[in-house]
Amino acid sequence: MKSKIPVVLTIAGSDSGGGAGIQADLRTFAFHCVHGASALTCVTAQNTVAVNRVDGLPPQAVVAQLDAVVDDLGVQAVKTGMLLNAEIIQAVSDRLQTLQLRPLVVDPVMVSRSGAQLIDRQAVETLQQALIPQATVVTPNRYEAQLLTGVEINSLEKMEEAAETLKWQSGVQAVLIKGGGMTGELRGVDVLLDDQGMVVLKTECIDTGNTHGTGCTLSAAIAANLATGHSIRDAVHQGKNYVTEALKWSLEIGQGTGPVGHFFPLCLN
Ligand SMILES: Nc1ncnc2c1ncn2[C@@H]1O[C@H](COP(=O)(O)OP(=O)(O)O)[C@@H](O)[C@H]1O
Ligand SMILES: Cc1ncc(COP(=O)(O)OP(=O)(O)O)c(N)n1
Repeated sequence: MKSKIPVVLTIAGSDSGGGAGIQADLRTFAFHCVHGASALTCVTAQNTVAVNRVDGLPPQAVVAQLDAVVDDLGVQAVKTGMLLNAEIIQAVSDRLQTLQLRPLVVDPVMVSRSGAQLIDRQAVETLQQALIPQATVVTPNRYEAQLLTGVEINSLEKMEEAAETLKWQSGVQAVLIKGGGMTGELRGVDVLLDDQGMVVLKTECIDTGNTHGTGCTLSAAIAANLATGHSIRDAVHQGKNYVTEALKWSLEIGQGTGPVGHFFPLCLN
C-alpha cells in the first residue's frame, strides 16, 4: 500500500565526510518522516579538517535531476545548499521559477564558519538576483549576511539591521540570520524577520567543537517542517530546536570539526 508521505528535494553538494551537504539533508529529512530526494550539484572531497577538492556537475545535469524528481514524485518543499557557481545557480533559479516550486528554503552557502569565501563574486551576484528573491526563507550565517547586505554584524542590533536590509533589498518572504558564528552571549542566537515582524531565537548554547553541518541541518529541517504544513515561524522554531538537540549529540569523529548527531533519540540506550 502506498502512503502519503511528503517529498522534499535538496539541491546541494556531497560531503564525503558525511557531516554536511546532501548527507546531512537526507538524514534530517528521514528524522522528520519526509521522503528526501536530491539533485547533486558538486562532489567535495571533504573531511572534518578540510575541503581537499570540489568537482562541479554540468548545470544541465543538475536540472535533469530536478526534473526527474518533480515529474514523477512531485515535491512538497525544496531546499538549496551549496550551488557552487553562477551557471548552476542561474540554471536552478530559472527552473524553480518556471515550475514555481514552493516553499523554497535557500541556504546561501557562500562563506564558511571561519569566514572563508567559498564561491566567486559572479556566483554571489547570481544568488542575490536570481535565487534569493524566490525564497520562502533565506538562511545566511553571520558572514553570508555581511556579504549580502554590507552590514558588519557584531551585535544583536546589527543582526536585526542585516535582516531588515536583506528582506527589503530582495523581497524574500522571511530572513533567518544564524548566529553560530557570533561570539559570547550571542553564540547560537538567531534572528528571524518575517511578515509578522522580528523575533530573536534563543535556545541553549551548546559547548562543543563538533558543529559541522549545523547550517545544512537547520535549512533541511525548516524545509521538512514546511512540507508537513507548519507555518514559517513554527517551521523555523522547530528547526532550531532540532539543531540544538543534534548539537547536544554531536559526534566525536575525525581530527577536526565533527558533525552534529542527526539521530540523537536512537543513541539514548
Ligand atoms: N554552539 C551552538 N549552540 C547552539 N546553537 C548553535 C551553536 N552553533 C550553531 N548553532 C545554531 O546552528 C544553526 C546554524 O547556524 P550557523 O552554525 O551559524 O550556520 P552555518 O553552518 O551556515 O555557518 C543556528 O540555529 C545557530 O544558532
Ligand atoms: C557539500 C557541502 N555543503 C555545505 C557545506 C557547509 O555546511 P554548513 O552546514 O552550512 O556549514 P558548517 O556548519 O559545516 O560550517 C559543506 N561544508 N559542504
